[in-house]
Amino acid sequence: MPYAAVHAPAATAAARAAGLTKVYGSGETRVVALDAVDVEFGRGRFTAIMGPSGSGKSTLMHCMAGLDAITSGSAKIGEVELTSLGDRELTRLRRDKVGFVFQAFNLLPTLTAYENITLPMAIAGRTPEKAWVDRVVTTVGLADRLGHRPAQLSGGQQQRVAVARALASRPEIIFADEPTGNLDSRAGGEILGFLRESVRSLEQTVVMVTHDPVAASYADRVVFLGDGRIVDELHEPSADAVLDRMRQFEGRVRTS
Ligand SMILES: Nc1ncnc2c1ncn2[C@@H]1O[C@H](COP(=O)(O)OP(=O)(O)OP(=O)(O)O)[C@@H](O)[C@H]1O
Repeated sequence: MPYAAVHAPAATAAARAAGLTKVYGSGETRVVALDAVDVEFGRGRFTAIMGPSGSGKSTLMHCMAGLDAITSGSAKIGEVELTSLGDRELTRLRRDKVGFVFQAFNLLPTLTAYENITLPMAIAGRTPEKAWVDRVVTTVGLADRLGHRPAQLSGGQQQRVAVARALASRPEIIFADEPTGNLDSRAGGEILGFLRESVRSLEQTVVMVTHDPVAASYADRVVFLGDGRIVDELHEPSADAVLDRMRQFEGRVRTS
């Protein structure tokens, strides 16, 4: 294969970090949370980020989503270099190109499910694309709950609203931070199934931070972080393979 074909970055990356370094604090409190991370998140793929507590998972997600400034290196969404943007441009980029799903559902209690789903677009002055929002709502199984307020919905249904809200603007990439952390395993499995389905049938791109090997097994690929570095990855992971790999890291940390 010619050199360029091997080494050129894939044109299909939805987001990409190169030499991404994030340092918090200085002097005695200095922490290198990310240490020259190179990683790509393929378009139309579902990637899980795993690693021990403090390994840099949330920091990586926040830096890639433009929520946290990076210390050095590069972070791109599509072809847009985040470090070249000012605060207002970053806010616009997050609003237009990024969807977020957090552990806490963060829904507004006085609004209906439908109003919550379309709120970010209403704030941005954009008219929801009806056919797309209909597909999203059907994909996450909310068609018959759109008039309900959050208090009238189960935790799993509330998180489905949050997933639909993240998908509604058809973002370039969705970042999910422990999206099933507040749910029982059945509701959690449903949410993961909907995220998987949004990648498969709606061609969305999802990057998810998780501690749970079963959650990670819904992804196409798992990236493992250790001490602020990418230490390994798995493709088409099974929960058992993820668990095995986690045990190997723990063993290595203990014996090193
Ligand atoms: N705002 C901050 N100020 C100082 N240090 C921070 C800050 N945020 C994170 N860190 C440090 O950076 C490192 C990576 O933290 P991060 O939250 O990214 O890890 P994580 O893998 O997401 O952990 P967890 O699984 O516990 O959520 C840790 O050592 C953490 O203490």
